[in-house]
Amino acid sequence: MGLVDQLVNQPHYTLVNQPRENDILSHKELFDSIPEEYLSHKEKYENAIRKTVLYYRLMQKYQNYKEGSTILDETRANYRNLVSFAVFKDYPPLMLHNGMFIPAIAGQGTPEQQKHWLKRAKNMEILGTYAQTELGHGTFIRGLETTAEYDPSTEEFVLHSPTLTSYKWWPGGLGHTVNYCVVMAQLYIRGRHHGMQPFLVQLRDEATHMPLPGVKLGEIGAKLGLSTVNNGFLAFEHHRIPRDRMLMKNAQVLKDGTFVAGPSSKLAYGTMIYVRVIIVNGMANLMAKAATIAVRYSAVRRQSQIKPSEPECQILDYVTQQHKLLICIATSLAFSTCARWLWDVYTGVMGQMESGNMDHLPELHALACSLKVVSTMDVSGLVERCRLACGGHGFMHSSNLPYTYGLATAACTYEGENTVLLLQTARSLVKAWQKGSKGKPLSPTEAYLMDKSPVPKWENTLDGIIAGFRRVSAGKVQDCVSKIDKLVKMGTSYEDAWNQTSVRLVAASEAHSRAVILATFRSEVSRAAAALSPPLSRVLHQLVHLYCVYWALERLGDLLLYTSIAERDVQELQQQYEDLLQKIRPNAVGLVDAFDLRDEILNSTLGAYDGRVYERLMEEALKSPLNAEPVNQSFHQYLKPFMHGKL
Ligand SMILES: CCCCCCCCCCCCCC(=O)SCCNC(=O)CCNC(=O)[C@H](O)C(C)(C)COP(=O)(O)OP(=O)(O)OC[C@H]1O[C@@H](n2cnc3c(N)ncnc32)[C@H](O)[C@@H]1OP(=O)(O)O
Ligand SMILES: Cc1cc2nc3c(=O)[nH]c(=O)nc-3n(C[C@H](O)[C@H](O)[C@H](O)COP(=O)(O)OP(=O)(O)OC[C@H]3O[C@@H](n4cnc5c(N)ncnc54)[C@H](O)[C@@H]3O)c2cc1C
Repeated sequence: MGLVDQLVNQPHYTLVNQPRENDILSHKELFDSIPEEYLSHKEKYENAIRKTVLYYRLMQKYQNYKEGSTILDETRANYRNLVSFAVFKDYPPLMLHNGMFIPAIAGQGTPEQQKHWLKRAKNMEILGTYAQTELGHGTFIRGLETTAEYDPSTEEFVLHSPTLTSYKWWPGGLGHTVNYCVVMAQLYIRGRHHGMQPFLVQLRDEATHMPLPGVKLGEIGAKLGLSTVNNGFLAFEHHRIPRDRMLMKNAQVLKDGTFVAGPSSKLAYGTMIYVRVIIVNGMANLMAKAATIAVRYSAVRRQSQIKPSEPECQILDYVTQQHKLLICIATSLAFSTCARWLWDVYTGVMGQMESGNMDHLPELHALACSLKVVSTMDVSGLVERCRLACGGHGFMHSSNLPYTYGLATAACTYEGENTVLLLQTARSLVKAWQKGSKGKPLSPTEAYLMDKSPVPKWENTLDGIIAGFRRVSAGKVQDCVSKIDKLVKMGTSYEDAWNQTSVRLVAASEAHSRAVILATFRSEVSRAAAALSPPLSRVLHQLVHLYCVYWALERLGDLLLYTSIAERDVQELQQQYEDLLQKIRPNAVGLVDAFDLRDEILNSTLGAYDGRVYERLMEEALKSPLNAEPVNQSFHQYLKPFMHGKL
């Protein structure tokens, strides 16, 4: 059982690094004979579709996730996500089908709609995506321009894209892959606006795959990464759909055009919360992948000598290399632990909402925003650090680190741009501060804000560091509230005061997120450690310790401002950090092995279990189409005449 599985007590899947028969990765047809980086844009897509079909059929066989299975199952999504790394260096064109289309129907559809559409979607008789963002608006969804006007005479909605900026833009798979999608559009009934609502819309003919009349579709073009996701654009020209295609679990439109509002207009945003929660675990997986590649490579690679008399050492023996990489191992565990915890919070709140209790939705929203942001921000930075830590070979696509960076950095933007989401959490923190100041109770993850005890003496312990981060967060929130109040008293509007304070608000929000992550990682590992062997428990605690000390050192300026930390404490922390690097170093390779990622999943010349780095680099180089012939025709056409002065 892998380290992560033990820690979070998840069922174990057959991903261990040994060849197996009869599992999905034993199907050689899933893999490319020519690495996908050598294909053209069109070939990449077509090849991705070839593999997609096979991959999902096999998934159905091995995971049995047809009708009846709970698709909103985080463990299942995690497994799918990991296996897809083996088949697609970028994500698959149907990423959004399971990632958002099915969750949107499950979360927004009535029981009848779910019965009909979920069955078809899970069996993959129809393929879908989630179309919300437009050319002109991604963040400000109240500003979306696509309209859905109800026509009571025919009991239909008329979908329309009135401007160029109203074109849907970005949805994964929309270009040429899906034939249905959930469209978020502004609902109008007899000229009256009823907010943004979800509609299940058929886009293409089920037999010919031609776009339906009134539907304009295409692909948005080449991107930094995710090149096989087939992100697309979509516009409607007065396109009619039946009334029962509005997903009506929350708000409803009756036949005569009566609008029945749901318990909260924010329920239409529910699919985004689900995906933000799922992303945290996705980031832990990406981090585990990059850390495994970089740590294994650093154990194989020898460069320079520490002492002149000695042979060249493994680069992992350089303390600077340990500083770059051991935090990556700890970060993956921190986010997989927090993801599991957040998933439990999510399912708990969803359960309460089913019985009409919406009290904890704001806290869930604030947590999902902040954990999505910090996980994507840290992992994209650390994946890039892993790439740099592999020197020149990390720059090769065959290392799989550039692709992995693309996957991580995309998540800083999608599902809510990171600054914008931090400001959502800040909004919650400022409200909590105002509420708490009036003596009202706060939600569990924000209650520490009201700790009015005097600043205690700094302690260089885990408890001390976590308490310090809470002080930083509370101090920053208080500063923000004071600045906003001051500006408002001077006559500035609240909104302008908010904008003028927003650099601090983002910092306060990040500080709060760090406090939550440190505390959760620490407490969840302590809870799980009781059931683990003493050596495993010890090494996990070392990783928690490393993680907390690393972030304390990273945020020294804040700690100096808001806590009683002194120069001597900082020196001691630095020493603790260096001691931890030394203690963890002998287990570094064992720890990444314990992530349990098979070679196929790593998909990397540098990270394979057998350490044959140089042989694999050469084997991959020989796959370059340029190496198929000793002399390229361009020599005769250009170079030779050029060198002979004839060109
Ligand atoms: C590694 C990957 C793994 C695999 C992943 C799976 C595959 C999937 C891949 C995915 C690929 C990518 C796919 C994609 O990218 S799909 C497109 C995703 N798009 C976005 O995420 C758009 C981001 N924008 C927004 O979410 C909203 O417009 C925001 C939030 C910015 C403002 O909105 P708005 O202007 O309307 O609101 P307000 O600021 O006036 O605030 C008003 C009130 O509402 C509350 N509020 C706001 N939001 C929520 C909420 N959600 N639940 C509950 N409450 C919420 C808020 O706290 C406030 O409360 P109060 O203070 O008044 O009490
Ligand atoms: C790879 C990828 C896949 C995607 N897939 C999908 C999909 O499947 N379906 C879908 O519907 N969408 C999808 N999207 C769109 C994605 O959700 C949006 O790009 C995202 O929500 C950000 O919106 P935006 O692009 O309009 O950025 P903008 O909002 O224009 O952001 C630009 C800048 O403005 C700043 N800004 C904007 N508003 C504020 C504010 N209120 N306060 C402070 N700063 C602000 C931002 O911080 C940022 O720096 C995808 C995007 C990417 C990159």
